Amino acid sequence: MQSVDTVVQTQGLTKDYGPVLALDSLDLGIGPGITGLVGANGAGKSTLLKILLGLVPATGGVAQVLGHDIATEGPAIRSLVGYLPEHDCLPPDVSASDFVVHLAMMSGLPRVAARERAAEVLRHVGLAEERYRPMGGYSTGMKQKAKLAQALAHDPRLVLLDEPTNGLDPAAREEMLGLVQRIGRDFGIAVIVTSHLLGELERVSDHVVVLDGGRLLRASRTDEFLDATGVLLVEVLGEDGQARMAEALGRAGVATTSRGALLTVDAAAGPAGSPDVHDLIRDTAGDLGLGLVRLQVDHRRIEDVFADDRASTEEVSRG
Ligand SMILES: Nc1ncnc2c1ncn2[C@@H]1O[C@H](COP(=O)(O)OP(=O)(O)OP(=O)(O)O)[C@@H](O)[C@H]1O
Repeated sequence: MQSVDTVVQTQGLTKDYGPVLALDSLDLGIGPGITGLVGANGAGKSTLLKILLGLVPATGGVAQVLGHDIATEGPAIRSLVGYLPEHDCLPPDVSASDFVVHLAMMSGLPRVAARERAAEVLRHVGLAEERYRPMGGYSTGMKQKAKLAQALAHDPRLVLLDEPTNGLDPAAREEMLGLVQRIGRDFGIAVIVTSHLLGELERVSDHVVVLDGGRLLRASRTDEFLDATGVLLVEVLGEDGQARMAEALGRAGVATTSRGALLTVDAAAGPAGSPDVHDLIRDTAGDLGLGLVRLQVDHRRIEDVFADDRASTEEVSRG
């Protein structure tokens, strides 16, 4: 029995396109909030979203979206879910306003309500000024915003955003990530957002799901992902500070490595019975007369976790 808080649940979900196994027996549970679905190109992200929407049939396994079965309740799912497809799909001669009004009406809103709703969502995404211009003349950033607006037109409970930052310059990328954050945090809509840039979503997502070759590599809260390092970063000020600190810690049985201006220390380091490594670092800096300007937990990036998990999976499959 799935919890009422479960937005997406899959069991053994499998998809092959002939010889290509795009999803390989995926067991996944996604809850409310913003979930980043990350993985390299070809990992199976778009395929998963399309299967959840009922646009592509699975070849094995089962899945539910907001409690509805993907195999038999596609229309109910699509009435509750908004979708931003990855590729360019906007009619060039149509304005964003007409496009979003049309889709809102197709979702069942009467014309007047559809117009109001379109104006509202286009304002939310920052397309108020340009909404009467044909979309063929839009920049990539504006097109992505128009795609986002149509995904929100029917007031969905869940939106699936497939690579919304693809092709955007850094400023437009930041703006889009800000919009994703607002949809999830301010409007309370569950969001599943994909990216092939592994680190891109760590700032805006509450949870991260990593796919690799159609398999689930890892799923966890973003902070657990990033706090898993067990490494402390130490920075000291003073003449030869880094070298003297490394030497003194070494004498106390704590190995360090140098990373630019920083020393990294294993948080669990030190001989048995020695004081807490935090205290040891603080006291050592004090004894040496060095200013301790940084003593903090190193936050790994999703890329690093991905590389580690991938290596251990390969090890298991080799072994
Ligand atoms: N219609 C299709 N026919 C055949 N193979 C396909 C089809 N769609 C996807 N694939 C293959 O399935 C695998 C997963 O593709 P998918 O597009 O789901 O990955 P992705 O993680 O979304 O990657 P990308 O970011 O490049 O879109 C890839 O090997 C891809 O080539």
